[in-house]
Amino acid sequence: MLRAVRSRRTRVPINSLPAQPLVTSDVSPTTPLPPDGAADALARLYATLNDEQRAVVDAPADLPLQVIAGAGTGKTNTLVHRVIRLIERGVAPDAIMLLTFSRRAAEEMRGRVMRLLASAGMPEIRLDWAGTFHATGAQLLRDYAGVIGLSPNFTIADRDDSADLLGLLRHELGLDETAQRFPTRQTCLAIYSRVVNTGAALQAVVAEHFPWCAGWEVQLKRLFANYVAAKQADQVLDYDDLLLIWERMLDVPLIADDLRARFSHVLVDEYQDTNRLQASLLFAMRPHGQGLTVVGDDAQSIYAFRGAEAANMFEFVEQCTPAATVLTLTRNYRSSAPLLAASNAVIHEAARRHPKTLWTTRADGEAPSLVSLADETAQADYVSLQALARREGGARLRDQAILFRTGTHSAALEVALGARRIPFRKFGGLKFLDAAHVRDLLAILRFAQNPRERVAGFRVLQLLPGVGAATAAQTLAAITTALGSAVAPPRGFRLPEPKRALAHWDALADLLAALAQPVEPVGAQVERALAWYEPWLAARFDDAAIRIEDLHALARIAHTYPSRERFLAELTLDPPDAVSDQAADPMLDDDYLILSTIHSAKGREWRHVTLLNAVDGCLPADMATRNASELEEERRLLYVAMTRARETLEIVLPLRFHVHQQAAGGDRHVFAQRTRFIPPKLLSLFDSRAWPSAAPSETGRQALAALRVDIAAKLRSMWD
Ligand SMILES: Nc1ncnc2c1ncn2[C@@H]1O[C@H](COP(=O)(O)OP(=O)(O)OP(=O)(O)O)[C@@H](O)[C@H]1O
Repeated sequence: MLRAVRSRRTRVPINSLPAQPLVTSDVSPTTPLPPDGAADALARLYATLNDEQRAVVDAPADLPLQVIAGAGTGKTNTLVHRVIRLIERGVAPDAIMLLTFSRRAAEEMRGRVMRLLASAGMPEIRLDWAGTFHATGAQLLRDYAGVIGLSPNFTIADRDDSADLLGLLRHELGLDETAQRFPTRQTCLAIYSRVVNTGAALQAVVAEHFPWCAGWEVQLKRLFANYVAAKQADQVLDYDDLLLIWERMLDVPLIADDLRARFSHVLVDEYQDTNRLQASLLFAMRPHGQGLTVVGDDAQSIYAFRGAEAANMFEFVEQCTPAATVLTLTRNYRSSAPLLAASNAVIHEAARRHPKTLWTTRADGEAPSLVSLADETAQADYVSLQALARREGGARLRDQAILFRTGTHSAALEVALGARRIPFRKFGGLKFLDAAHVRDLLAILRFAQNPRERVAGFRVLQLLPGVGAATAAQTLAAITTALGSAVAPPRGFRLPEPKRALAHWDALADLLAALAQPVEPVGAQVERALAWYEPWLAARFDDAAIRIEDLHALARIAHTYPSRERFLAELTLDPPDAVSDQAADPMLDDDYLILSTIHSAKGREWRHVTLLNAVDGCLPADMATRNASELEEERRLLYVAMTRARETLEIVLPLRFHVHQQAAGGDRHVFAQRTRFIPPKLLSLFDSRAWPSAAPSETGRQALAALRVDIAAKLRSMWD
């Protein structure tokens, strides 16, 4: 059986496998039926769903199903109950694959399924196959590594690592010395990734999305060929490989049969943000869409710039045989009626969409406001004062989110918040894992796991005093030679000494040897690496004391993972935005305002939401107005932002923008227009006002002159 092959982790040529389709599951394909009493408890849980949600839960499990789930209509809840229903019907939890957009969503759904089943008295289950596409791909590839000739110790390169490798190869090919400027390594990666994810030809991708790179196609092709070869030699996979190799595995009939037998049901959340490759993977996993459920909202598709295909949502039904059933969720539980009316009106202007109008029984609430003010400085003042006022009114800071189209839009606000000592956390800006010290520590673990990985190796070796790029390169070459064809460093393996004796070398070699085949859990491994790294940290950074806290947080996160492979894969694929993302930590329950890009706000909700810079040029962004489909995506971004609010929504319009790049003290500015996505005919759904409000009227002044208030009596009455 393949499972046996997998667990031995030895390579078996594909043609030596038995000819019969393989059934891998060594667990019973079904779980025991619910014990007495559990059925009643499950029925009570089911009764909390509305009719539309129940229709989704009850739809035939083996037939293709598409759910069009409007914003705030409870798709998480509904998917969770559909999973529970499958388990209740006897499907084994490890035959269910649940694919989500973020690790946070996967964890939430997994946790909810387990908690609800436990509360119904069902035996404890694990939902091991709930994760993002990429994390699930990594998990599968490790399972089948032996079969497909991949080292089970492969490491995953994140986008920065991949760009670094392309940079290295670009240099080796002499492309950085050309008379005309060759595309940067980030652009090269973006081109490569788009080709791989969309299945389009290189020529077409360059012409349509990177026209300034036209003429370089031949060189780019050579660069990409070298990139693929280098990754294979280093046993490194990039994000795209995780999906590509998964797809190629499905071309091998024996593996495809095995995968299809293992996973009888695949459920996909946020289908509107999947790309071509992901859609074709799903149909390869579940041919004709049998046992496939996809949930999404075309109105919230905001990732086309990364190759997502909103068209997947429109084409799903015909791609299935029999054609998929389509069910819609329209009852919104999140927002008050006036907020929903305005959001509905904004999205109704969209060119192409699945028809649906969201409704709510929450008739209360204020209309969203459009607040005009002078400029970004005024905006920063207004927003910080409002946050404080709401806090005075009883709302915690973390019930309030300030959203913006691009990370830089919050710059003035961040300064204003700092000056007023209002704590905030920013999501979608600098990520936790982008921090140099966190990358250093993770590089140690990755290098220990896969000593062929040059990008991680480069980073680690250069931590040692006196080691520069040249010495690091020599050392890495020596390591690769010494490893020969071994897939992992054998027990007792020590890295070869670099030619020149290095101070501190032995301590690093000992650490890597200990981590190469560890006996301790991954949390302890992080602590061991940290003990070695701490002195270098102190030498490298002035603010080492703060950074060390991040690394302790990293160790705490590591303690929650069953293996190092899983820890490294998931953190590389879907890093937490900030340490505070690990909300379980009671040490971190202080109050702070949320600042977030709209993209990072996806799937979340807050009582009070403020949207900054709702003007043309910012939303839609300047760079996204080249064609109709880009503009439509910008409209959906506004819709996503608006539908995050539960109670109040403020949309702020600074009227003047300072022009950047002018001499110090320059006062050139441009006047901005309200975003085109709120045209005059929609204004009646908003409460428009200016800040500061206009000067008081003559009548108001006269009333004030006649007014006499006994403040002293009011103060005394406080103690009556
Ligand atoms: N049947 C229900 N009864 C009461 N509340 C519900 C029900 N279903 C969902 N909710 C609530 O509705 C809110 C929105 O749910 P959820 O976050 O799952 O929405 P969503 O469909 O994922 O939204 P979006 O796509 O906008 O992120 C949550 O606060 C959830 O608790």
